Amino acid sequence: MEEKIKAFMDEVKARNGHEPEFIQAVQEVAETVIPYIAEQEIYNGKNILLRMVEPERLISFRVAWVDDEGEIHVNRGYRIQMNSAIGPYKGGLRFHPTVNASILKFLAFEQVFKNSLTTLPMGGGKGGSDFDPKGKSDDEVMRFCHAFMTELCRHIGPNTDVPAGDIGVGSREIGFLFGMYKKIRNEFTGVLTGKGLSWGGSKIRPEATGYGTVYFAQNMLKTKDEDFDGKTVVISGSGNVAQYAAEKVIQLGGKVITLSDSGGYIIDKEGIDEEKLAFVMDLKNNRRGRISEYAEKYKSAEYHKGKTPWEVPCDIALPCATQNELDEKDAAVLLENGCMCVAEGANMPCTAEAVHAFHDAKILFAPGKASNAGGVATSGLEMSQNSLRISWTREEVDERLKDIMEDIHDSCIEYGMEENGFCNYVKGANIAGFVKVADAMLAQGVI
Ligand SMILES: NC(=O)C1=CN([C@@H]2O[C@H](COP(=O)(O)OP(=O)(O)OC[C@H]3O[C@@H](n4cnc5c(N)ncnc54)[C@H](O)[C@@H]3O)[C@@H](O)[C@H]2O)C=CC1
Ligand SMILES: O=C(O)CCC(=O)C(=O)O
Repeated sequence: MEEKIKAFMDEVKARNGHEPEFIQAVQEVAETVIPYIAEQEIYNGKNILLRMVEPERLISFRVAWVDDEGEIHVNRGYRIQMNSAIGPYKGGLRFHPTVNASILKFLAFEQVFKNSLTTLPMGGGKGGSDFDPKGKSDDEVMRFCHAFMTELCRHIGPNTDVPAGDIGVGSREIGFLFGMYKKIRNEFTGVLTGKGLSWGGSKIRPEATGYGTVYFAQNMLKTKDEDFDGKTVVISGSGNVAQYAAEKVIQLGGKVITLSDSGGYIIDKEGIDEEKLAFVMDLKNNRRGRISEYAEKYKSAEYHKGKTPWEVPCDIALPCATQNELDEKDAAVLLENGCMCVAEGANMPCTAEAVHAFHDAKILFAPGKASNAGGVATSGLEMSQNSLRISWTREEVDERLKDIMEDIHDSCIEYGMEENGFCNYVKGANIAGFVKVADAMLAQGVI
């Protein structure tokens, strides 16, 4: 089996050698899915995984825009249309200076499995730009988004490809992108998700990724007769996912003691309550400031510049910032401090070595493609509401989100439970996500 996985990865590396994040994501899937394929007669000789690692379409384009001083800038825009076997391409747009083809291909690849796990009919895609919204005025962001959409609009549509937000793309950016799509195509359709509530958005979509991550962790904890009540929770990030993960943990009686951004982390030993979280939401979503300001405002908090929060003792860790933010050393410290559960709110925040350490220690570990799938699942619910031209209540959407997260948890158990009673959620998520897409690809023939 080792030989088979190595031969497969050699081929992937030969074609994508300069794309480390993409190779990392494929390796993790190959290690769990190739042994499964070998046992299933129907997939033999069909080269399905090799077809899945090649994007159906990779679009790259120039985005030229003018800043407030009249200077012209050029950024690179992308859309990776990875797999459409089970539905239109679906996945977020990331605006961040680190964006490149490797990062977007890893995200698009993960998205295929994640979207399959949601049980909804969505293929996988991802896109974005190396544009940095930090420090830009609202007008500059608007001009960039409009320029980006003048090209992207040729490649997307409500039945073709439906983008959404990710790092650096929130409700402000989705509004500007939607406005330009509508103007150019002269149609009002559900071509993007994460829209404002008065123009086609779904209730609970802003909350969904963070809430969903906590619902997933709740399901995991339940298998050990545990819950969030009274638990100390360490969260990284302070953006969309981190904010709503914190909100849900607080509602469930947990004590959130950290948040972070790319500058460092804050620790508040008294706990971040709803009022303090409201301060963070205003700081990050409206004033677009730094998390260090939290420690200036609240005397109970300390700011640790240039550090990540994994050194803080906790029961549960929720990495909600970015890829590879938690490595082997961080994992060792978390384990030493008695952490019992890690659920990824971000995409691939834990390095492969960190994941192996959690598995070796047999603690509860959820990969992002399972635990953060609530965001895209609720995007799927937004698409349904747009098609039906109706709007569900907050309670209805939240109930559906909870059910979907429970279904994903059940699928992970079905495919990931080992004989010794330990659930390998990585294996479970990869195989469960693979099966649905592979079966659709088999049915559709070699295309
Ligand atoms: N927004 C969504 O619905 C979904 C987001 N995700 C993933 O969740 C993660 C966070 O995304 P959002 O909260 O939406 O983005 P956001 O733009 O709202 O927030 C990103 C957060 O990560 C922090 N961050 C960025 N780079 C960092 C670095 N190098 N070190 C430490 N912190 C850093 C930022 O300061 C910010 O707090 C990403 O991995 C994203 O792909 C996953 C599923 C859905
Ligand atoms: O809501 C969506 O379509 C995409 C969310 C996303 O980008 C993700 O799940 O990583």
